[in-house]
Amino acid sequence: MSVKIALAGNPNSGKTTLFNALTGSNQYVGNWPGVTVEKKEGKLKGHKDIIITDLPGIYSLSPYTLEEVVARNYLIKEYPDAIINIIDGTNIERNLYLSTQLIELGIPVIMAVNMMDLVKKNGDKIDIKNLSNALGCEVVEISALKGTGIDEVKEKAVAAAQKKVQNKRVHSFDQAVEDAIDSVSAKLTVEERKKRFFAIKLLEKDTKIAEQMDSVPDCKDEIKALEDKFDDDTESIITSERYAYISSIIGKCVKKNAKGEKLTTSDKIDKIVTNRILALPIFIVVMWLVYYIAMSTVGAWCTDWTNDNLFGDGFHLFGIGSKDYKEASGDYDAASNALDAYGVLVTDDEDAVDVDATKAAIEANTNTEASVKYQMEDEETLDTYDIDVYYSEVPAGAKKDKTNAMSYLDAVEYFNKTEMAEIDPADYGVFVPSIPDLAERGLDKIGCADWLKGLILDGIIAGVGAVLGFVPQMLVLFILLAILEYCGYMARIAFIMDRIFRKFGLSGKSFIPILVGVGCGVPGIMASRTIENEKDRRMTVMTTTFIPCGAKVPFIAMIAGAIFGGSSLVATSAYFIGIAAIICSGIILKKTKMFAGDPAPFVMELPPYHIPTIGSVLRSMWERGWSFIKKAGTIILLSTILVWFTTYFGILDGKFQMLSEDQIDHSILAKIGGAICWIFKPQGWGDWQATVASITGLVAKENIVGTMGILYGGGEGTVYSELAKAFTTASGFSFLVFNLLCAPCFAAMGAIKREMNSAKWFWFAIGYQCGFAYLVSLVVYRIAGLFTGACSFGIGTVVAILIIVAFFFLLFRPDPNKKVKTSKEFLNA
Ligand SMILES: Nc1nc2c(ncn2[C@@H]2O[C@H](COP(=O)(O)OP(=O)(O)OP(=O)(O)O)[C@@H](O)[C@H]2O)c(=O)[nH]1
Ligand SMILES: [Mg+2]
Repeated sequence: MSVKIALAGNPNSGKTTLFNALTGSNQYVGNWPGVTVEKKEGKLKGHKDIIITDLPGIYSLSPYTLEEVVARNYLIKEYPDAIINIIDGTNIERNLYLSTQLIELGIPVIMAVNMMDLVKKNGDKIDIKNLSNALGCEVVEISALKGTGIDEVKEKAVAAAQKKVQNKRVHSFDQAVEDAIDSVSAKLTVEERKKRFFAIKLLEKDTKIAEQMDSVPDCKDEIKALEDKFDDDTESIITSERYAYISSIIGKCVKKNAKGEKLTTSDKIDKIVTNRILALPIFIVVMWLVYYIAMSTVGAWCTDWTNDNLFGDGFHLFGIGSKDYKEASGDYDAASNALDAYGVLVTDDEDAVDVDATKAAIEANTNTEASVKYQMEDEETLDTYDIDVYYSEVPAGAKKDKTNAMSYLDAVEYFNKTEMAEIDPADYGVFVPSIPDLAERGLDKIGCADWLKGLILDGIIAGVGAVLGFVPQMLVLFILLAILEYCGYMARIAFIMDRIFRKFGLSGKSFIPILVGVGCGVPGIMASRTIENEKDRRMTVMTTTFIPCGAKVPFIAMIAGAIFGGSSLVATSAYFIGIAAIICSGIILKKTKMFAGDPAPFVMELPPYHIPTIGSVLRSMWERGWSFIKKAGTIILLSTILVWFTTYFGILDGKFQMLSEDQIDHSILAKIGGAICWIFKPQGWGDWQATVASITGLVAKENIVGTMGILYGGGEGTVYSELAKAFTTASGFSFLVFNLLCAPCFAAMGAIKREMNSAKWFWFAIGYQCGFAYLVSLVVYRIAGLFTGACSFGIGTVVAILIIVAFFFLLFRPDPNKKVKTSKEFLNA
């Protein structure tokens, strides 16, 4: 039979760190209390038959919260063969309270005094021998982080577990209490060694313990006798006896450095960092830095590089040759723009330059206008703008971004010299082709069928690649977050923001996910892990993706450009709408039964600051990053295949077949879009193209632009002019609001599913997001349309007004679950 050893101790004392060291596993460690919320088992390194269990941190064996119940139940139900009691050496006095109770359990206890590196640094001294005598158990000094003393604690614990040697009982309560314990013990039917613990718990009137016992003896008389004698209730009597015992131990065993009376470094840092006035500005600067590094600089470089090169056009190894290549392809583009602007460029079916026909056109050309306008298209937003192309010479003062780099005559010369030979990047330096290019070449070589090629290139690589492209950015973000976590600042952020967030029903810890969500919703949702309160966590998971993430920016820009003349107010308003949606949802949801209830007090001890170790930061980054790649990857893979299939297959001429890009309106997706687009009629944009764009947006929000590009691009004008025809300002904004607030992309939905860990909650979250988006976009269209003349007063307007009234009612009604206390009240209580 295997031997079980449990790790028990106060929150943030280093249990998981020791667990990882003992078992070689990779459980999550963080510098704030309450990281571990479930018990975790692992095998002791080198001993297959010894099972170590990491428990959530507890302050005592009288549990209040769910994870404390988990820990206590494990100890009294599973009865491990030994307990390693980890105590934080820098905070012995408080930690010993639990120790005095663990020793009563009747399980061999080995005490590991952790954080000895810090204790020594502070200059404090702990007399291990005395401590061991005073407690009646073996005591070992360790540093779980630095790895000292771990072997010793391991050996002692294994020996104790195998021999099942009981601790000597050295502590006795007041004689009257001991008599009561004896008297209750005598009535108990449990095993001999467990009797003392159960007797004390019964005397303390612990109802949860009584519920777990087969038969509960009557001990009213003992309790009454004690309460009469001490004129206090039994629980307080026993607690104060424990404290007296602990102070006697501390006096004998712990020598604080005289300097210790002064403020510690952590206290000094906190004086500034959590200062009433400075806290917020410091926080903003820190978060701005995190965001700046992860999203705009390092992270964005990495992600852009991955998207543009690895999944885009390939790259030159070490950048050698890339400058020459850029110059050459710049010349090529400028030449073809100039020729096209003067109407002499002729291309064949495959968009390659037809040399002979172009030559003839140049000779026949009579257009010698000094300059002409030429329309360009922005790659990302599909916005169009004009540039000037000059006939003979580009004037010296011409604006670079508004002028073609080559004049018509120069372009003709270029054409005659090169015959417009395509520029091949492989001719410059060492060129590494992109993954799609490589795959395409490989597939061509083996003569792969067209449909399979399409599936692999347009479906799998394009879809999964788009998501994997985010990985570098996320890894950078995870490193920074891990550093903030390990050093202890995260705990302070939650503390600082709690006062503000509590006003609308979210915990201070909800702020971090929202902030992260501006970059990408997936790490944002995952950052909600740091919220221990389950209801707050669920609500945060549900609302975090209301904020415009990086992938939503292109389609917001597209709507702004095509329908609102490029007004920057549109993009700004998207952020405000996102934040407002989070706040309003917070207020409304908190008043429902599902999210109310527990007062969810913000009780958190601020842990001392630590300098994070590189290993632990990298480990945490990799653990989160990898789980994203793995889980989101599977969901994305399936969904991209599905979307690809429904986009490129359909019934044409009575036959089910693969379609080319200009036949997409016969695709299955178009049929589905056509069948359900009535849903969005009230929103004013119920055509199948917009509906389909919203659906493909579920795969990745970047898809919206691409899909609109294909579906609105077929007509006479540009995509922008077609969009301007298809949407009014009211319906355009309604479309924007819907796609901003509705269910996020599949990757983020995958993250929601995982964090919710329940199908019911997952669907509730998705339903809430979509429903909320639907109602808000309806109101936007009906009300805005009334003012702009896009729609007239009618049933829709009445419905919109009813929605607004209901919304304000939900927002401002008194909270029906009045029991909710503020954290202050809770602490005072
Ligand atoms: N300096 C120092 N820091 C340590 C040591 N052991 C753990 N830590 C740090 O203490 C913090 C808490 O460690 P965890 O292992 O997560 O603590 P825990 O007891 O599992 O905490 P909960 O799961 O919240 O109950 C982390 O920042 C660790 O890096 C140590 O020996 N020395
Ligand atoms: Mg832990």
